[in-house]
Amino acid sequence: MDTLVVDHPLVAHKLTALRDVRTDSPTFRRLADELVTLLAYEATRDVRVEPTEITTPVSPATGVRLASPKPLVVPILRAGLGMLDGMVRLLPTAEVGFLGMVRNEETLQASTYAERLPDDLSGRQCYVLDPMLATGGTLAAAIRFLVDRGADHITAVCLLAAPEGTARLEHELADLTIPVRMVTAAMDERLNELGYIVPGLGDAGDRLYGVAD
Ligand SMILES: O=P(O)(O)OC[C@H]1O[C@H](OP(=O)(O)OP(=O)(O)O)[C@H](O)[C@@H]1O
Ligand SMILES: O=c1cc[nH]c(=O)[nH]1
Ligand SMILES: [Mg+2]
Repeated sequence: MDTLVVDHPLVAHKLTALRDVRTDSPTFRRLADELVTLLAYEATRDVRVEPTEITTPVSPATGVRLASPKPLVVPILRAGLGMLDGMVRLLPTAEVGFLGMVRNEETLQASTYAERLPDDLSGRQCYVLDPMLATGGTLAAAIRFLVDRGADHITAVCLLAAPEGTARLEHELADLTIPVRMVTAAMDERLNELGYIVPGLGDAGDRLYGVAD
């Protein structure tokens, strides 16, 4: 897996405000949205394009447009939904599929409770959105799911990643022959005993949408 930690002062500035425990939900949602758009610029660096002929006011010209089949953006519910608008702002013609996954907070095992994706992802570039790469169980299962459907290029976009989760992805996805990338705003220090990223930002879903159950 190819990992990119985006090194940019605006990314660091927005991430710092996002981490702050005093940041309220509306501000957290806006910052997450802005941060994703900055990450999306890097995450889509290898999006497939094809040549197209246009005419400028001055002369004919050859440019590019997004190639077919269109990319598929997959937010992982719930927290990944807070990244969707920021991503499709840069990829407005992308299709969107959904994966609902939740981590059991005692066992830290991820399970899937909803799936709405095309049956056949052959030849598709997929962008998986999940703010937190903690133990890596959720993202490893999501990526495996997309590969089993035929995806041939996968980029995960995460606001934060932990070294433990990144190492797990490297290990569990080592057999894949397709390109897999992970783009994040920061590689944090570690996981704590509860499986939370340190220093992290807390529970991303709760901070976006309010406390669950
Ligand atoms: O790397 P992992 O250890 O698997 O943890 C990361 C997952 O945990 C959080 O989701 P959560 O289960 O809290 O669901 P939510 O988005 O509905 O809050 C987060 O949004 C990731 O999907
Ligand atoms: O730190 C963490 C770990 C998992 N899920 C979160 O929302 N935050
Ligand atoms: Mg959560």
